[in-house]
Amino acid sequence: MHSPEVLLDDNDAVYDYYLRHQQNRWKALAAYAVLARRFRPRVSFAEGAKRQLTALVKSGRPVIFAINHLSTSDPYTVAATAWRSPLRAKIGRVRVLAKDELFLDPEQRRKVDMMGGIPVFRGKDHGIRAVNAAGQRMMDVCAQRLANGDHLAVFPEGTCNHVDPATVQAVGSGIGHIAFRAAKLGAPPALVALAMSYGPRPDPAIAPTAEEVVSAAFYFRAPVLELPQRPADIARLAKDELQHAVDGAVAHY
Ligand SMILES: CCCCCCCCCCCCCCCC(=O)OC[C@@H](O)COP(=O)(O)O
Repeated sequence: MHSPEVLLDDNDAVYDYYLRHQQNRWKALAAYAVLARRFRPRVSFAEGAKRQLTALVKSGRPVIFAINHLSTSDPYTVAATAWRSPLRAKIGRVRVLAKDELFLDPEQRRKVDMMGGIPVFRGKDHGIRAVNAAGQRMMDVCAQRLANGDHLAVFPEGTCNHVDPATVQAVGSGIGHIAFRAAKLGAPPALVALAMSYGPRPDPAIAPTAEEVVSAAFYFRAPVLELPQRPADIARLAKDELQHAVDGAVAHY
């Protein structure tokens, strides 16, 4: 299928494409493995979470991962963590929401596509009214992909946290709507919060250095198997779970 340019005005064609896009799984596995060697994250789990996550992945049930966002290095360290976790079995079948700007440069787009990116047109980039229709399609596409058995990783803060790496910032309602819509399609997803810590940094507005990003601490919460009904309640739960995960990552750094 011809891949359309990732432009807001053409978002119908864009989401038709990302409803079905499937990267080469072997290439994805190789890339995640390379990142695991380069970044060597230290991965830990809440009590029982590793066993539960392994069982969840095996069960075939769709999973939404809520991840905190500290820097533009995060996608790489998260991918490295996926390799070093029970998620390895799902590499190539995990979609990741990524801002549309990351798809503009063809070279970068090839990488983001290969890692499983799905574009998001953010209100902060295009204006909140301009992105409404595209946002609806994006959430539908995510729900349908979950219903088809993919997992979905979301940075629900929507932007890098330059305020306080130990405190989760505001979480949008999108994650709740996606879970809600997947449940409507007969595929109620589980939720797993995953958080990173790059250690104490004097100024959170200054991105961590390449060295600081190596051997980050990552922490998995146990899966939440039953989500609330309403999107807003799901989003609130995701924020609370993510804060617990951040606490775990900070404690294990
Ligand atoms: C759980 C397993 C998930 C595997 C993760 C695989 C790696 C993903 C590949 C590429 C996708 C990139 C995602 C970036 C997310 C994103 O787009 O966040 C916005 C910020 O950056 C920048 O925000 P800002 O500072 O506000 O411009």
